[in-house]
Amino acid sequence: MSGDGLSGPVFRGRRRGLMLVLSSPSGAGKTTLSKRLISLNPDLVLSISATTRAPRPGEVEGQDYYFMTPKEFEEKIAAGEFFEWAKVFDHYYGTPKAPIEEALDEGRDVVFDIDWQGARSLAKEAPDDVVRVFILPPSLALLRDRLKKRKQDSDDIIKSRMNRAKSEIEHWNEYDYVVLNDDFSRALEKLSEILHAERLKRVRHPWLEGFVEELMKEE
Ligand SMILES: Nc1nc2c(ncn2[C@@H]2O[C@H](COP(=O)(O)OP(=O)(O)O)[C@@H](O)[C@H]2O)c(=O)[nH]1
Ligand SMILES: Nc1ncnc2c1ncn2[C@@H]1O[C@H](COP(=O)(O)OP(=O)(O)O)[C@@H](O)[C@H]1O
Repeated sequence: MSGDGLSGPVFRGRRRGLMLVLSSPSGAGKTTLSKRLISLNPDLVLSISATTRAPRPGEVEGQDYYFMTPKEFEEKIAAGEFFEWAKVFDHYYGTPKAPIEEALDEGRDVVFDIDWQGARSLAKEAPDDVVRVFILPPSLALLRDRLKKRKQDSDDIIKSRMNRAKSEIEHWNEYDYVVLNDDFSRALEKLSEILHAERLKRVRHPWLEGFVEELMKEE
C-alpha cells in the first residue's frame, strides 16, 4: 500500500482522516443508517462499492453501487483497482481504490458498508485509520420482517440472506463497537457519538506532538 496515500498519515487540515466501517447481516439497517449519518455530516462520504449483483428497484448506478459484469469486475481485480474485494451471496463486491484515496486526500472521512471479509482487509491495510462498527438486529424474526418490508428481494433471495445472517453475526466480536438497531433514532445517535468521539482520538491529531513540544518550551 506504500505510496498510495493510504498507508501513511492522512491529514484533514491537521487531522488524520478515518474510515468508518459498518457491517451487519443483510437487512439490519446499515445502508439506511450510513445514508442518514452522511446527510448529517457533510465531511463524511460513502464509499461506493462495485458489484456484479443486479440493481434493485430504485438503485442508481454510481450512487448505490457501480454495477458491472463478472468479466469487467475480474479485469478490475487484475488491474489492482480494488482496495479490497470479496464474494458475497455468489456475487463479487469490491471497494474501488481511487475515490477513497481522493476523499481522504481532501481530508474527508469515509464510511464503508461492507461485509466482515472487507472489514478485516481494511483493518489490516490501515489499522490506525479504521473504526469498525457492527450493527445488530433486535432479533432474526425482525430481520426477516425488515427484508420483507424492504420489498426489493424475491423470497429466494430473502431466504439466502437469512441463511447467511448467522455467519455474518459470528464475526461481531472483531468490531470496535456494536450498535443494536432497535429504535432507529437511538441507533443513529449512537453511531454519531462513535464518529464524533473517534474524530477526537489522540492518534488522529498528529499536530499535537509539535504543539505540546512548543507548549513545554514556555516558562
Ligand atoms: N467486502 C465487501 N463487501 C461488500 C461491499 N459492498 C457491499 N458489501 C457487502 O455485501 C453484502 C450484500 O450487500 P447488498 O447486496 O447491497 O445487500 P444488503 O446487505 O441488503 O445491503 C453486505 O454484507 C454488504 O455489506 C464491498 O465493496 N466489499
Ligand atoms: N430501526 C429500524 N426499525 C425498523 N426498520 C428499520 C430500522 N432500520 C432500518 N429499517 C428498515 O429495514 C430495511 C433494511 O434496512 P437496510 O438499511 O436496507 O439494511 P442493510 O443495508 O443492512 O441490508 C429497510 O427497509 C429500512 O428502512
